[in-house]
Amino acid sequence: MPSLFDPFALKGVTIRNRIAVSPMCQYMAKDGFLNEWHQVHYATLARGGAGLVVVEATAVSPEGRITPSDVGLWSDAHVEGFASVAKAIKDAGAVPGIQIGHAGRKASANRPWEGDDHIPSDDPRGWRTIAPSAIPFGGDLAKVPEAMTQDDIARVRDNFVAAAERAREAGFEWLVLHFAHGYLGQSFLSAYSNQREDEYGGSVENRGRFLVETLAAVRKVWPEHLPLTARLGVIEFDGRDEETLSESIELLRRLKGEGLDLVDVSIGFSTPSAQVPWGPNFMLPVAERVRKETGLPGGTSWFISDPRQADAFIREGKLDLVFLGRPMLENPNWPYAAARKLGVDRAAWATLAAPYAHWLDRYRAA
Ligand SMILES: CC(=O)[C@H]1CCCN(Cc2ccccc2)C1
Repeated sequence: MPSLFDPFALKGVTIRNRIAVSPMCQYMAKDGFLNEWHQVHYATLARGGAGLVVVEATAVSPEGRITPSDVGLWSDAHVEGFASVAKAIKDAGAVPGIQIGHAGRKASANRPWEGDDHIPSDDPRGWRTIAPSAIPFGGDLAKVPEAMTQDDIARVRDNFVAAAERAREAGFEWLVLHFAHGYLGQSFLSAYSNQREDEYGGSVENRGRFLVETLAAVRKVWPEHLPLTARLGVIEFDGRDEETLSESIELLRRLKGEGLDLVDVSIGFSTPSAQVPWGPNFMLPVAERVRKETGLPGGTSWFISDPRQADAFIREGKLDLVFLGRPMLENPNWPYAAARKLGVDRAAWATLAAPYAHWLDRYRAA
């Protein structure tokens, strides 16, 4: 059996294979509520044979949304829609995961296909943004955020805790704290965005404090037997990668001590001047080093699309999970196609439900 199709057990959860669907914002919600779009989208992704399906970045408060169209779990009324999606994922044989986050200084923006820029301050669709310091990201996201008070920091940490409790109530079994991509968690860690002079700024320990405190607080309410994970930007591709990587590894060791079960290794996107070396599997060396130096189970994503390469990353012990984004949008049955390409016996039955598997695994030319 190819390693890509080995089950993966983490805490009390077993995933049927090493294929995870990355959280991908759909920007199709109103007031944070899920609808038919999300129901069909997530059921389709899970029915294609993936082992873990992570629901998109879910805002822990209204001002934590990236755009007005983000989904959210800031109220109990949101739970019902998420419960329906979690059930659809589980009924399809995949583990239901969810990412919760706060967009920080990147919040109050238009959808990517509608400008991907900050909503003008005089536009009633937008809102005031908050961040560790009053430093704008820049480029099309030039709105200056308000520096968070320590009360703001405590409130947002509590929002993460409440959203995690609602995610559990909705039936999710895998939680991802969004600590990447220049959003609030990442922006505390990065000196590009965090110039605070209190205990949340300065040293890497101080810049990591919000992330450590938030993880520790969520760990108290998230069941011990369910994986509590994070997506963390460990590199910025800004010419200071060695420094950023070593700080990130130091932080991950601290997060591991507070109960982090796995890290999805990603990019910081903290500065518009980053030179990201987009290309096939470009994050693998970074993820492999993080996994080795932290001892945390790990995954990564970005431009991974070939089944043989993905299988090798698992077999060679570079990753525990492969996170796929756009390849799954292109073909939600990517896991089935991968099983066939890797010669998995009865590939359709290994990845798809009976109404499809029966016919796909029969009447095949030799
Ligand atoms: C919420 C989140 O992490 C997403 C939002 C949309 C852009 N994503 C980041 C991204 C950057 C460049 C190319 C593709 C994707 C991050």
